[in-house]
Amino acid sequence: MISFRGKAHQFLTQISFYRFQLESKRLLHLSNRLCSNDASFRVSYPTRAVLYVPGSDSKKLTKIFTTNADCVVMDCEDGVALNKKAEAREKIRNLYDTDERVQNNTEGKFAVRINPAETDLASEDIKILFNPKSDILKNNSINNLLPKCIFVPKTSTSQEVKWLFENLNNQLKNYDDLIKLNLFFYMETAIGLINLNDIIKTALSLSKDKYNSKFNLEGFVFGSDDFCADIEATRTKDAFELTYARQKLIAYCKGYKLKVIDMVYIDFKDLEGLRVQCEQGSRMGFTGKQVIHPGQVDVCQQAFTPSKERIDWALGLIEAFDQHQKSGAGAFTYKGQMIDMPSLLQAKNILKIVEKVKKN
Ligand SMILES: CC(=O)SCCNC(=O)CCNC(=O)[C@H](O)C(C)(C)COP(=O)(O)OP(=O)(O)OC[C@H]1O[C@@H](n2cnc3c(N)ncnc32)[C@H](O)[C@@H]1OP(=O)(O)O
Ligand SMILES: O=CC(=O)O
Ligand SMILES: [Mg+2]
Repeated sequence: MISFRGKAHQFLTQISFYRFQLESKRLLHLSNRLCSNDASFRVSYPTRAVLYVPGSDSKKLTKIFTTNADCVVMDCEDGVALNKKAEAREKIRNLYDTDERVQNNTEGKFAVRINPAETDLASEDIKILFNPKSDILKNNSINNLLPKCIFVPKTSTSQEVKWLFENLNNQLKNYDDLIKLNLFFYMETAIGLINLNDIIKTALSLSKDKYNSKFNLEGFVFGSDDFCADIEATRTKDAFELTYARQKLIAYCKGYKLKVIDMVYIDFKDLEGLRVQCEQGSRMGFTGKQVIHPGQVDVCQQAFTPSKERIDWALGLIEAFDQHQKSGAGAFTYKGQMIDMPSLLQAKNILKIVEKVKKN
């Protein structure tokens, strides 16, 4: 039996919930208005949880349709044994040839990871994965039958970028109507970290000037495990040995407006440890994280989605900023803190993520 005090409390909670909903709607409308004219508010698809599925494993491949990971990477590289590489390529190719769910996805949900550029394995990957069967091609658009996004591991020099673009371009030269191929490179060697700026600039300029924007550099992935092996570090739970590499990669990617995907958490049964590392990565500025098991997806997505409190904070701040600008104040106090233009930009970043997630 609920007491009068209890009922009154319930009633007040209900009222404040409705008030919150109304307030949120009003503020969301305001933020849409504020952000819709903003050129920096470009929103692409989300990459909070990027799930690897070994391309040679038929059973796991069936799971790509049941996971709600933002991006599924069908792997031909390190998740596949050397004697199963051919099988992996064939199985992935078969999905693009036959499955409408894979064919109809327009952005990067179903991606592939090829082997490192300048290797025979990568040449073979490109040859098979980007070669739809001719009888299927007769009745289908080429854009439905090719991977829309590829992940390119161990990218250490700009020479590898040139090799990759040349190979892809050769393979695709007969398809004039090809729209665009999104690319993620991996930073996972010490030399790759040293050459990062050169790699990014080469990829951006080659794509634009030589290949007519056919290839779109979407972002980078931090291959922490290979990186640890390369610098001869020992992996620790709090990943302090990777701090410099993670921060450098974030700064370069954000400098060029690219996505940046954080390290794998290989202890896949430890969801609490995963949560801590996801939240750390999210606070550092990563766009998302690699996951290796479907059980990791929810924790990861939650950490890379702004909480209700953060969204409220951002919406309220944007409204307050708008009002203070009109009254001529560039700096003001909001919830006890000094707010000026950088805080507005941070608030808009939060809404950008919300927009991306809504697009999914
Ligand atoms: C450093 C890097 O390069 S990371 C990228 C390369 N590595 C990988 O791709 C590894 C991907 N992950 C895996 O292969 C697996 O998750 C493993 C080997 C770690 C563990 O696999 P399992 O022992 O099968 O795990 P578990 O028994 O908990 O799996 C539960 C279910 O999820 C499925 N599953 C597990 N991992 C995956 C996955 N990555 N993708 C799709 N389904 C999966 C299993 O097939 C199983 O299905 P079932 O319930 O129908 O039998
Ligand atoms: O490819 C991923 C890694 O951690 O290495
Ligand atoms: Mg790796």
